Amino acid sequence: MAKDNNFNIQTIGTATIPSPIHLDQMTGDSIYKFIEEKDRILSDVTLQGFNTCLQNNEAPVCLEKAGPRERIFFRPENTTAAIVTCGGLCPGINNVIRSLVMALHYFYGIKRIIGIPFGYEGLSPTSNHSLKELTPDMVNDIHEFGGTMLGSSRGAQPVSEMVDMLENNKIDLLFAIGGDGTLKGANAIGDEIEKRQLPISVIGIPKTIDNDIDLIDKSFGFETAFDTAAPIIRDAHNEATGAYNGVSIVKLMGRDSGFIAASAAIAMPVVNFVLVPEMAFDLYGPNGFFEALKKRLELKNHAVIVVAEGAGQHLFEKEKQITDASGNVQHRDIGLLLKDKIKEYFDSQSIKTTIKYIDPSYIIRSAPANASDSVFCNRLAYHAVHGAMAGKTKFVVGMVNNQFVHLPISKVVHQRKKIDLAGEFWFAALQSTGQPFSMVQS
Ligand SMILES: Nc1ncnc2c1ncn2[C@@H]1O[C@H](COP(=O)(O)OP(=O)(O)O)[C@@H](O)[C@H]1O
Ligand SMILES: O=P(O)(O)OC[C@H]1O[C@](O)(COP(=O)(O)O)[C@@H](O)[C@@H]1O
Ligand SMILES: [Mg+2]
Repeated sequence: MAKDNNFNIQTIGTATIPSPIHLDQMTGDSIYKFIEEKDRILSDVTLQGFNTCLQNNEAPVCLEKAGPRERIFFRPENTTAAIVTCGGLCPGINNVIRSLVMALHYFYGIKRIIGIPFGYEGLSPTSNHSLKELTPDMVNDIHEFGGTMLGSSRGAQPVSEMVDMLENNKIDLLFAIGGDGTLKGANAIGDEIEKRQLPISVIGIPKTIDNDIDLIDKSFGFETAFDTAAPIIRDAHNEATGAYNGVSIVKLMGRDSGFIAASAAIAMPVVNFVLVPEMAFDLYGPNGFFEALKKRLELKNHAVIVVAEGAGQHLFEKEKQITDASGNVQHRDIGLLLKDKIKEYFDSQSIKTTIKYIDPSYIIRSAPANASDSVFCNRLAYHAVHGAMAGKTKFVVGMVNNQFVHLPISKVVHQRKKIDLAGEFWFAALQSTGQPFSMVQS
């Protein structure tokens, strides 16, 4: 099948209204310029990628640059915006809500901003949640706190009912802050809006500590997640060194992608093993994990293991899969399994060990955003507002090659982003931990 290289963003209509933001197109006046439709970012910045395009006589994939447009589609005085936050918590959600409200209110003069309570559930006419009118005063301090001031939820709602709700409440812009599930939901809402030919824009802001949204450099909250994990790993190392053959196991979130675990391991080089969902490994045998752990204990008498929640699921007896309300697989506790099996293995060889199992998962997820993520969240929110006001729809704002761009939602939900075991990032994790390259399943 031919590769779909069309990354153009859909619009609700032609943008004809002059932007209320005072920028210009004059060169040399040291003032930021409006973004024009011809401003594009290359998706693949490698020379090889460029040469392949030349050889195949194809245009390289170019992404629309995010930022304020000179002409906008929505007339601010008649526009209502709504914000919804769905899925698992993630550091920085409140920063995004705050900056959306501030940008809508102060940059564009939008006075009616509605907070949808408890995720897509709040868009269901059968829920008892009431919509919240958001003002700058209400959101002024929320960036200080983790979680989401609007509440979140998992679980499906009928798309047509959600669009009825948007229509009935005269909502023109819907900002959906969430992960792959939320973005799929936003796209479905966008499709229904299109079917009804309504002038409503749907904008996604990718949120997930798992960093599993495809094509973008990173999702917000992910950096804070491994930043918060770092001191916990430091303490786990103290526990490990505090006993002869001390073994500390730290389990971090990461349902299908091990980015948090691997990043935390590289950030804290005291980690000796990092186990991620992308890597199936054996426990026993010459290339198995236990042989490598035994060598490590013989050498240093302590070890720190960081394991992602989705790692090693093949080690459990096959059972019926349990899913959450959104259909996400709920994994079995790999940390507990490792703790039990490590003890059993070393006991059987009369080798004394002291094993500590630490699971800080929810603490990491509900922390407030660190400074780096706060910067990122605010910039994402500003760009989301600019793109929305220009009448663009069914797009996400994200960073690609260190530049803020618009991407069609359909492109980023196509598949989940995973660690490339042959890539430099994973190689860095192997170099940092010193674990054998050959620990993959035989
Ligand atoms: N394919 C889909 N179509 C429509 N809505 C979806 C889809 N997948 C998930 N959702 C909805 O998106 C919301 C959040 O999804 P979930 O997977 O729980 O979190 P996240 O967005 O963080 O991945 C839920 O209300 C869920 O029902
Ligand atoms: O206990 P919960 O709320 O269902 O969440 C657990 C899951 O949520 C996450 O923290 C984030 O997942 P989403 O981004 O899909 O919301 C996963 O790492 C974890 O598997
Ligand atoms: Mg998800």
